[in-house]
Amino acid sequence: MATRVRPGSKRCAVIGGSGFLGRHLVEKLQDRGYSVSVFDLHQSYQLQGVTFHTGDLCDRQALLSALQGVSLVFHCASPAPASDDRALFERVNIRGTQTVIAACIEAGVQKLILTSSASVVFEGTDIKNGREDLPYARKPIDYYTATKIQQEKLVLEACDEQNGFLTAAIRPHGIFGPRDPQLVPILVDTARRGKMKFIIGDGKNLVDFTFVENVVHGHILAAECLRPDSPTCGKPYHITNDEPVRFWDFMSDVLVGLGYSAPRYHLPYTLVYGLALLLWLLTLVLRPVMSFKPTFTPMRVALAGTHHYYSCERAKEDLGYKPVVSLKDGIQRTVLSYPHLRHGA
Ligand SMILES: NC(=O)C1=CN([C@@H]2O[C@H](COP(=O)(O)OP(=O)(O)OC[C@H]3O[C@@H](n4cnc5c(N)ncnc54)[C@H](O)[C@@H]3O)[C@@H](O)[C@H]2O)C=CC1
Ligand SMILES: CC(C)=CCC[C@@H](C)[C@H]1CC[C@H]2C3=C(CC[C@]12C)[C@@]1(C)CCC(=O)C[C@@H]1CC3
Repeated sequence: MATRVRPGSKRCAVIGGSGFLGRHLVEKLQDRGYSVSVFDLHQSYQLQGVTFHTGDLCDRQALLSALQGVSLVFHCASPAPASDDRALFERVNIRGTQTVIAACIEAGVQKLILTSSASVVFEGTDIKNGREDLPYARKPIDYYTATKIQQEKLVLEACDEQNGFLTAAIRPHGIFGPRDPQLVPILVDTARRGKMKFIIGDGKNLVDFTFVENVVHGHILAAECLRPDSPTCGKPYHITNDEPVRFWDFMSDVLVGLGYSAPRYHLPYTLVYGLALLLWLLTLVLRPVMSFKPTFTPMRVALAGTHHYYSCERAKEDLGYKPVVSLKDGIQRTVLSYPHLRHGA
């Protein structure tokens, strides 16, 4: 049954708050005077004043008890894209998000902010300065992205100003920063195995990489601007560093910062994409007898060899968004935060 939550209450919950983005969000919310609860499959750290609830977001009862008295919910939980598990993506990102919405309404939550992804409009071909009115990808690059599309639609369609349940979605792209378990560790692992020597394509493709604190800033602005009759209701927002960079320059800056060599030799995009596709098909065929995870999946090759950068104009206009950390400073802070990943460490 809906408990009436005091309007203006600063009690919020972060679903997925033990993860990379979630933890940065929890820390910033606490700095800004929010009282924060985390709901996640596991507790990965301790922070004074933060309450942890462990559970699966597909479990409505577990969610309900974590959401009592909460007025604002951030939903940034998802299985990792690399898990490549279609049934899991569908269970958590689609059916689990339906459960999150139902539990929020039942618990009297007033605002729900979803962490979506800019990739919901990406089909593996160039996007230059893409705005939010681009159509959802008809052929998403993988199952993860297909379920992020469904998830975003569910959350935005649930926005109900008349009944006081407001929603919005943040679409970040290429999040990086201290404690990121994905981008920098995968890059370093690839370099350590001697596979980061090649540039896919001509190396001139521009991409957005977004420092995690800017993504957090976008989420908090969206939550604070989301009010009845505000333009934010039921809308998605691209949040990036607003500094598109050559994909391979960004990779090189991180690698060189950590003491590895930058990739130098060019390979044609179509050749690498074709090989990655063949390898992926082979993993599908061989799955019943053996399992291996190729480094260069078709999805990663598409992300590495095409332009895909997005306009933040809508976020600037509606939310007053402006990145708080530049790309240069973000890379420097990230590199310094990984002493154990340095060459020779
Ligand atoms: N990392 C990136 O570059 C990008 C990430 N995103 C989105 O940002 C969000 C956060 O991503 P990251 O922090 O990078 O991932 P992460 O893997 O570090 O964090 C995800 C968290 O969700 C939790 N979780 C997963 N399934 C759950 C379940 N069934 N019930 C409860 N908790 C569950 C995990 O335990 C984990 O703590 C995700 O929604 C992701 O799709 C969007 C664009 C880019
Ligand atoms: C070619 C190679 C081995 C590059 C290493 C870096 C990649 C692991 C990252 C480069 C772009 C990243 C990215 C994501 C994951 C990590 C990369 C592929 C996402 C797929 C994460 C989830 C999303 O919602 C979209 C991201 C786009 C960029």
